[in-house]
Parts: sequence; structure tokens; C-alpha cells
Amino acid sequence: MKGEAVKSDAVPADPVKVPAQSTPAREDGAPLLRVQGLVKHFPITKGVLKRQVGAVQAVDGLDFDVFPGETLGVVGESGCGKSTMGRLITRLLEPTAGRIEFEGVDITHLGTSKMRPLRRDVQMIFQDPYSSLNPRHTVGAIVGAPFKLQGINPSGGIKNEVQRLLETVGLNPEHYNRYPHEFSGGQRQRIGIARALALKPKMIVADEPVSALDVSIQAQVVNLLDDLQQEFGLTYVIIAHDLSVVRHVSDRIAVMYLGKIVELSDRKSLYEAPMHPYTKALLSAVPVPDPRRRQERERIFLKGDVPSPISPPTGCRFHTRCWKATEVCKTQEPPLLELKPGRRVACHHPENAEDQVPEDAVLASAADAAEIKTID
Ligand SMILES: Nc1ncnc2c1ncn2[C@@H]1O[C@H](COP(=O)(O)OP(=O)(O)OP(=O)(O)O)[C@@H](O)[C@H]1O
Repeated sequence: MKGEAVKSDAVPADPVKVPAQSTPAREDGAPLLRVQGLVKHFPITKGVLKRQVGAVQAVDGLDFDVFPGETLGVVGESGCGKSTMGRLITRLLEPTAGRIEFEGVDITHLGTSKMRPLRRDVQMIFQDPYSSLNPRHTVGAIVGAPFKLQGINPSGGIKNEVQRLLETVGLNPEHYNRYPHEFSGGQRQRIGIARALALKPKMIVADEPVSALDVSIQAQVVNLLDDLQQEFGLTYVIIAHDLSVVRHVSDRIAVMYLGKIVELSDRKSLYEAPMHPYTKALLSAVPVPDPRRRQERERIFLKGDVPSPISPPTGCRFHTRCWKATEVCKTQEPPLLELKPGRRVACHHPENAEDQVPEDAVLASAADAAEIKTID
């Protein structure tokens, strides 16, 4: 993670501290996770015979690497396939096609027994700390469950280890026998984090880890994740629906639209000079909390909803909502190309880079695709 605390409009109960600078992730070394051509189509069936009549193309050809010690933020509107991607790389879902490598080992189709060591190395934190914790189990049982599942007996015993974990995530170890409903939302998310940490994972995939929490609490949980990354050398994939949460925590950011990555870039460049029009639109919606830094800026309102992933648009999937779309966008899917060092974008007419198909005729529909307003 970047060494920058989350800032929020509300004043958090505890002061939000600025974590020490993290070790920068090395993009030139071997990746911890490598994803190639990853596809997940959910079949749509009909009738008693369950004849397949179509498919939800939730994830449709993802290529990306995650390097040891880095935080990759993954953003995009609801339904663009972020959670499906998270569940694929943690192998909670079986991919339709593509390849997933963890530490150089192909894990795409590993069976249950061969997956066992990986289950230790890769953990997931979920959005809703209310529904992801069993209300009938004590915190001790919840955080201790991974040891039992993996048949591991930590030195000093499970109870000791669980209490140590509770302390690590800022909870009172004396609360070992309490139930989830006795904790606040932020504390419950800390319980989920303690459970994820139990088996000393290398990578944590966090699916919207703070979006169910109050803004002030969000900052505390994000800072906790940052501290844990420093302490345990963790690698994170953090999924969020907008760019405001991942802004403060990511080293690199992947922007998804309708099952595809449309831009993958280091954080600083992405925020300073987005290359994909969709990224630009998402960024324009990020609030600027500090009034001294607010200036006149462009706000891009995309009209219309995200098209259905059952029959996505031809060519560039974003062309139906893009104010720059031309004829080529309707027919040719733009590949995710490295147009600048460390910056990949899938667009025929990128922002802040040379136009890939200049002089192509703009589509008549492009004029109505978005409303661009200047706001103070
Ligand atoms: N088990 C499933 N069966 C059929 N379709 C599914 C299944 N899981 C997800 N989908 C569909 O796949 C698409 C992508 O869903 P996904 O949850 O991955 O998106 P998301 O970007 O995480 O959205 P959100 O932020 O709303 O969770 C959606 O259209 C969703 O309805």
C-alpha cells in the first residue's frame, strides 16, 4: 500500500495515523499472482432439460500480474465483474477459461487436496461483516476456525493464538467469548481481518472491505490493513466500486468495465492523467474533501446504464456510453496496450496519449453519451 492515510470528511474517533512508507512493489521481479486470459461465463439455462440459452459474461479475458508486497486496486461500476474476478483468483469459483498462476504454479484447476496449501496462502475479506460472520459462533470460534479446517495446532494453542490475533487487529483479547452482534460494524470487519490473518497468508483479496462501514470507520480499517501489510509483508488485491477508497491504498489500479480491464496503471499517473475515457468519468465523480484543493473541474455524467453482460456491445464495450466513440469503436475491440511505460489502456482514442485511430468518424450517438459539466 502507499504510505498515505485515508482522509475523510468526518473526524474519526481515533486519530488516523500515517503509516510508515511501504517497500515499493517491484514490477520487474516475478509476480506472486499471474492471470492470463481469465474468463468466467455463467450459463443461462432454460426448461427442465436445462438447455443453455446464453451466458452472463461476467469476466471476459483478464490479463494482469500482482507483485509481492504491492496493493492492486480494482475498480468499476456494480456488475462489471470485480467480485467474480476476486472469487476466481481465490479459486472459490471455477474459471471458464484462462490461467491463474500463484508463485509460478498453475492453480487454475487444482483439486481440493492440492488447493489446501493455497487456501492458507490466499485469503479473502468480504464486504459485509454482518453476513460473513456466523452469528451463532463466538469470536474465538470464528477466528480459530481456519486452524481447525487446516488441522493446524499453533504453538501455545489455538486460544492463545486467536487472542494474539485479536490484539493484532486492535480488538480486546478478553472478548474471545463474545458473539458478532456484540461488536460494531468496524469491529466486525476487524474480526474478519483477524480470521483472514490466522494462517499467515501471502495474499489477501478484499472485496469492498469498507463500503458497508461509516466513512470515519472506513479510514481506520484501511489504515489497519496498511499497518498489517507493513508488519506481515502482505500483498493485497482490493476491490472497490469507486476510485475514492483505493486512491489512498493502491500502488497500481485496474479499472474494469463489463468484464474487461480497460486501464491498468500506477496510482499516481492514473489520478493525474487518466487514459481511458471511462477512468476519466469515474475520476470526475471522486469528491475532493479539502475545500482548499477544490477548484473548478470537469464532471462527466455518463448517461444510460451499464449494458447487460449477457449481450455486451460489439467492439469496445464502452462505446455505447463514450463521448469520443467513432466507427472503429463499434467494430474493433481495442487491445490492452502499454501506451506509456507501466500504463496499459484499451482504447482507440485515449486521453493523454496519441490517438490510435485519428480521423475516424465520430458516431452520432456519441454526442448524447455523456454530459460534461464544469463545476466549482
Ligand atoms: N453465480 C452467478 N450466476 C449468474 N450470474 C452471476 C453470478 N455471479 C455474478 N453474476 C453476474 O455477473 C456479473 C458480474 O457480477 P459481479 O458480482 O462479479 O460484479 P461486481 O462488479 O462485483 O458488482 P457488485 O459491485 O455489484 O458486486 C453481474 O451481471 C452478475 O449478475
